[in-house]
Amino acid sequence: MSGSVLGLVSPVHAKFFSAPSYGWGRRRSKCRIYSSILVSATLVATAEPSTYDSYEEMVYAVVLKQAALTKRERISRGVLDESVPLSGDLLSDAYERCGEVCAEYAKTFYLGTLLMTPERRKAIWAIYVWCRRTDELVDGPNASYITPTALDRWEKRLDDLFSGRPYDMYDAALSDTIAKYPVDIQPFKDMIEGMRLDLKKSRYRNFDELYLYCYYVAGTVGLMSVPVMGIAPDSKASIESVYNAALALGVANQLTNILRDVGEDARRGRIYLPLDELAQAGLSEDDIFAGKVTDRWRNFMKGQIKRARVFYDEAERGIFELNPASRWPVLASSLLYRQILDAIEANDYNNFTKRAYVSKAKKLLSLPVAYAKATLGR
Ligand SMILES: CC(C)=CCC/C(C)=C/CC/C(C)=C/CC/C(C)=C/[C@@H]1[C@@H](COP(=O)(O)OP(=O)(O)O)[C@]1(C)CC/C=C(\C)CC/C=C(\C)CCC=C(C)C
Ligand SMILES: [Mn+2]
Repeated sequence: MSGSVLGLVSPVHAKFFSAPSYGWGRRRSKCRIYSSILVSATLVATAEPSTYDSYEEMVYAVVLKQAALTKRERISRGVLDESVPLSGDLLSDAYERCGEVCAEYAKTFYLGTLLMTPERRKAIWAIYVWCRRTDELVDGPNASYITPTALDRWEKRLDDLFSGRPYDMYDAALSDTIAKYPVDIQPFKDMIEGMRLDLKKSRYRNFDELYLYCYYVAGTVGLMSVPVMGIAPDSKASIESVYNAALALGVANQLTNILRDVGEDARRGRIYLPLDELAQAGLSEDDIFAGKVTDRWRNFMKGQIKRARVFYDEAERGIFELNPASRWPVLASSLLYRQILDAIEANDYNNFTKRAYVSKAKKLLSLPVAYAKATLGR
């Protein structure tokens, strides 16, 4: 099975690229040779796309690299050349502030983190804040002033915090986290690359291009989180497959986010949908800007929602390979976020003018459901 949780080096998301109605079929014949290039896998941010048949293959090379790092427990994040300057109460305050930011900006994720062990929760908060600040550079109030040079400066700051030279208290919390957990710098760099892409690109010709974007801005979060969540010591799954599941959860979340925000993005002149699939469904860019819910649109949306659910299913299999203490929170946040897809259906696919919304009651109900699923197994 492609992307099997127990698989060794298997093609990753083949099935996500294949859905009969839109001709998403793809072959990733090169995936098998990746085992031999584990150590020298090119980084996505600097990869030469022509080396690969698709962006999906390129992303998979990063998954393999991250997995190999975990396996060898030697993390290529640079040597800490100074100790993290904050300690004791100041460090506790820094983490607490990170928690407050997470609670303010992302109630769903915050809820998930409350189910984690205190140490892991703090680390995830620090990662969350860095991701949120990175996203705010291109999505926040000052977005129109952000240039590639500003992103270069943000990346330099990232290098510094990974070397134990944080600029502020949020960075200091992350410096502490990366000193405690084997978190690699590459997914962080790739997220910045995603922001660079967002500055210059507002159309995606096919799903492969969209997949790369989803990896950059959300799949990376999965790769950053696994070292903190931890893999169950008795897991029989390959490390690659667990990272692959984490990547799938990020991609699933981002696809959901995109499907929820079609109207909002169109009003900013952006279309995060595969243009070739739109055309095959008989839809044009103008149809997106017109924002009319037609049968063509409903059919197109059904295919997109189906694909997002396949990514969630793939992710959920990997959740059972995480440390038992991490399963419930991750499963809870997965169940919570995937309900946005149900809400889009309940809105009769009107994601142009109606925001898909999950009620508080439904969100709360997901917690015991996730708990039961996490403790009883699949
Ligand atoms: C418990 C848990 C899920 C922890 C992860 C928390 C974390 C570090 C989140 C960071 C999210 C973030 C700020 C990313 C920056 C880019 C971005 C905004 C991406 C979108 C998130 C949704 O946020 P929102 O709805 O607020 O978006 P708007 O900008 O407002 O439109 C994303 C859709 C990405 C979210 C991706 C994840 C949370 C990845 C989850 C994967 C794991 C935790 C790995 C789990 C492990 C296995 C094996 C499955
Ligand atoms: Mn955003």
